[in-house]
Amino acid sequence: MASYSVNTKREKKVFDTEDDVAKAMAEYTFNLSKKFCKKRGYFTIVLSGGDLVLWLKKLLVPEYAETEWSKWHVFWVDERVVPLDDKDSNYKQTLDSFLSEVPIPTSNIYAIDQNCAALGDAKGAAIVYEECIKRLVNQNIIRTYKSSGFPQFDLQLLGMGPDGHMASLFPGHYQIKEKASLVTYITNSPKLPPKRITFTLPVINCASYNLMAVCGEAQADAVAKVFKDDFNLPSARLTADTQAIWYLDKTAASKLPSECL
Ligand SMILES: O=C1O[C@H](COP(=O)(O)O)[C@@H](O)[C@H](O)[C@H]1O
Repeated sequence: MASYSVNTKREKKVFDTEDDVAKAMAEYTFNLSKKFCKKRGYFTIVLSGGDLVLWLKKLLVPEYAETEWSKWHVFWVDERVVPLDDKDSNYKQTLDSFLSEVPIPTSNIYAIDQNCAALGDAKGAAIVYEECIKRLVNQNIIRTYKSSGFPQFDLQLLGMGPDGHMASLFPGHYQIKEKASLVTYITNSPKLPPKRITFTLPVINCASYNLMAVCGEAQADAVAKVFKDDFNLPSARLTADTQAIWYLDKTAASKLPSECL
């Protein structure tokens, strides 16, 4: 696979409340779904776990009734290697709160391999997920970024932990440096559960649109470090092909240096 290079400027919008962030994220998603469904007949969207799972519910309002759910293809930027019915599964949490409410064909929802998940086989799960992505690239459901061969998703919705991790790329762990694979794994994640699979940084940064949504005081220090370009934090490395935008609530933005406001 060839190397990739994307260097979009980091943008941000600050909202009063978490509810405002969630609503704005839904609007952003709806507009991009409309754009890509019209342009290519598919919308490839990558989800995260964490707080974001509940915010997706804002897409379930009458305003967005025209969403072409049948054209959605849903992926996860990271997943915990636990059985698919475990409360820690990003898939299960998203299914319970959002996916079960919308008519996306089951075959368009790409969960972690259930056998590997049940066995706790993180390496196997990463290999199978990577094969799945490559198959969908061959079927032209996922585009590729220019001539690099890296998959290019239409939109990724991301979150950041208080330590600055995004997906399951944690500060000080070698996975952030992985450049050859599309999907890698970790077995000693500082945030539990310890076994996870995750897209690698090149895949994350090749997406057309990356929306990072962060709310709450616990993340305020990390947000300030990101906007001071502290690249020890994996989230500071987030770019995109077209737009990398941060949606913050006031508390998450409260420690931003004045030059960033
Ligand atoms: O463990 C995870 O954490 C991050 C951040 O979650 P948040 O609750 O702090 O927003 C999440 O993006 C990732 O998908 C998840 O596996």
